[in-house]
Amino acid sequence: MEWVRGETIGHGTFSVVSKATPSNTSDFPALIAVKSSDSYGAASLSNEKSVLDSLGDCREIVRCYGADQTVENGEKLDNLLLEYASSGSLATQLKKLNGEGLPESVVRRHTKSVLQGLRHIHSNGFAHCDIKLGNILLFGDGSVKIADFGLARKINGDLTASKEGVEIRGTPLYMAPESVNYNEYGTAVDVWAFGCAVVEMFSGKTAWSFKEGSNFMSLLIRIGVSEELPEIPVELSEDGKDFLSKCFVKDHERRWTAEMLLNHSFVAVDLEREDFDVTVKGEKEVLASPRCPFEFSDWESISSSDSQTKYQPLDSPVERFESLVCESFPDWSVVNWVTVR
Ligand SMILES: Nc1ncnc2c1ncn2[C@@H]1O[C@H](COP(=O)(O)OP(=O)(O)OP(=O)(O)O)[C@@H](O)[C@H]1O
Repeated sequence: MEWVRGETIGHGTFSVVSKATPSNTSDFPALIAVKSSDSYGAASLSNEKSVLDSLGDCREIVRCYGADQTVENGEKLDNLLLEYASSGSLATQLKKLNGEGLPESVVRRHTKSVLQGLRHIHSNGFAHCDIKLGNILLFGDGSVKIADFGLARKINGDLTASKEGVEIRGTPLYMAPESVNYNEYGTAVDVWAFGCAVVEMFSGKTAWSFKEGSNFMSLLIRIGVSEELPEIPVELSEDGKDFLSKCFVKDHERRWTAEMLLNHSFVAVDLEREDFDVTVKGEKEVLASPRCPFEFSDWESISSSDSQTKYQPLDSPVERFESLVCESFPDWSVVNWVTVR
């Protein structure tokens, strides 16, 4: 496909996303999104393309029209040509609400759509491994689709555990206990992460509350070792609370699957597509400054397996935590601080 690059609409860890206009609009929409990366992000982009190809068409998954390479300003770029989401991601949408969440009726509708997408991904033998609001795209008609398959992986049975020691795949605030403790990344991690995303959608706040100055290790301990669970908003209906309690089961074998959740009364009803045009509270768009490194919107997703460093396998959570501790004091002001592995 021939296309012309337009304005930039998003930035990821290794990529830039721009609008683009295809030259031949009889076969393609008038506007598409092009996700481009230099050699550092090429592997992630190529993984994304092959996963999207394997998944085929699904209404709740962003469409891929192909891939190509260009040389722009003397730099070689790999490009992924994607369906364009005119309203950006749910994370962008939520930022506009100035700390408030979406109405429960909208949350239910989005929840059902994402679950349908997850069911498709899981039944095709993949785990997304990076479900978060920034990777759920919102379209002009109010529908949502799952995007960003850069960290997705093929699964063997229900779980795959990395044998390469400590691995951080995805965004720490959404990490499931089995990933923190045992490097396990199966379909159940998407359900846990999606529960965290549903909490955020409804409350406008992260599912794990944290105090200013709290650190990465304490979050991992809360997720992996303590009995604590992500906070379920008290204002949510009883149906919603029960739904989330099925996502937040520490033992991944007892956690509900996407298929099971689709039969939960929170979503197993006819949800009409109305009130999707969510009112922005306040005249202007207000983008809150990050309060600390756990501020969800700026957390980047990364796979520690991209690292050159290889670790010895670690058997227990205690050993894993010890291996993450270092003598030097971390500089939390660095945006991609989660690359500490
Ligand atoms: N198809 C699309 N249509 C519209 N906006 C998009 C599209 N794809 C991505 N974006 C925007 O670009 C941002 C970055 O895209 P994406 O998450 O795919 O990049 P990434 O490098 O994989 O990011 P991450 O660091 O979160 O893994 C998204 O949060 C979204 O705002």
